[in-house]
Amino acid sequence: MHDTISSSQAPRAIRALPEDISGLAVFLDIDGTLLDIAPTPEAVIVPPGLPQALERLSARLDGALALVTGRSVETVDRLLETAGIAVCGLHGAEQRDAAGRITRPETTEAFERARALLRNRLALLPGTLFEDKGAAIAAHYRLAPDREGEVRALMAELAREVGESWVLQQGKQVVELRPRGRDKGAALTAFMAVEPFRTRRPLAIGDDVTDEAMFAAANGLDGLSVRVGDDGRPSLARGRAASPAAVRAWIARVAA
Ligand SMILES: O=P(O)(O)OC[C@H]1O[C@H](O[C@H]2O[C@H](CO)[C@@H](O)[C@H](O)[C@H]2O)[C@H](O)[C@@H](O)[C@@H]1O
Ligand SMILES: [Mg+2]
Repeated sequence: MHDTISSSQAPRAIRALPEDISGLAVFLDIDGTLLDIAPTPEAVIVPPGLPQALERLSARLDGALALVTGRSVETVDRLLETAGIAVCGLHGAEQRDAAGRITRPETTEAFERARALLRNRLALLPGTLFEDKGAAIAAHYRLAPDREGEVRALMAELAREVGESWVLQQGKQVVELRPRGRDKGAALTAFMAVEPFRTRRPLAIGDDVTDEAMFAAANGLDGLSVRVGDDGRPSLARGRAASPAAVRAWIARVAA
């Protein structure tokens, strides 16, 4: 049976991040998990040494490390320079395996119209921000929280126009249109079906609504799931980590 989220349901076991990572396959979200949340997507700070620590963690896990994010694979490569690590982008829709093979969803004319429309409409809403991620588009309102209603209404309108192949994704002061059909849970499950992940136990670490699918998938494979931060929202994650800084400190410890 699949896990479901209920505010009255406590996680089955509260655990911290495990100090023994032998036999684990690790799935890491990026924004709010590896990196601190910043005012804009481009303003994130990658602490010195983090890419090298991720490479060491991957080596410790015999390659069974994947970054599973809402960002595009291209952006992850630019930010983290971790070409040797498997990446799944656009909340599960876009993938680059550790061998460098990239799978990208195609767009449609309707989606291209929506992209142009969103770019133009957000330019008229001061403080909002358009993010172009290829087969996904995002409308940010972190710098203009009073625009949330307008942004949500606009994205709902675009979702109707692009049709069934895209779905709305809520996030931290962002609304996105991402390809339907593959979420972060499906991404984790696909990784776990192949080497070097296959014989290991998954550990999913994330902070946001989009990570719940990954937590459910990890839990369903008798794995571990850890939620970073706590905004009071119910979560399927069975463990907690205080902050991205705590996650980075854990990586530095277990990868040493
Ligand atoms: O799945 P993730 O790796 O957590 O990515 C989720 C989204 O993260 C980014 O937006 C969020 O982080 C920004 C930088 O801290 C912040 O300014 C924004 O308000 C957050 O929503 C990213 O821009 C999105 O594309 C990702 O989907
Ligand atoms: Mg996140």
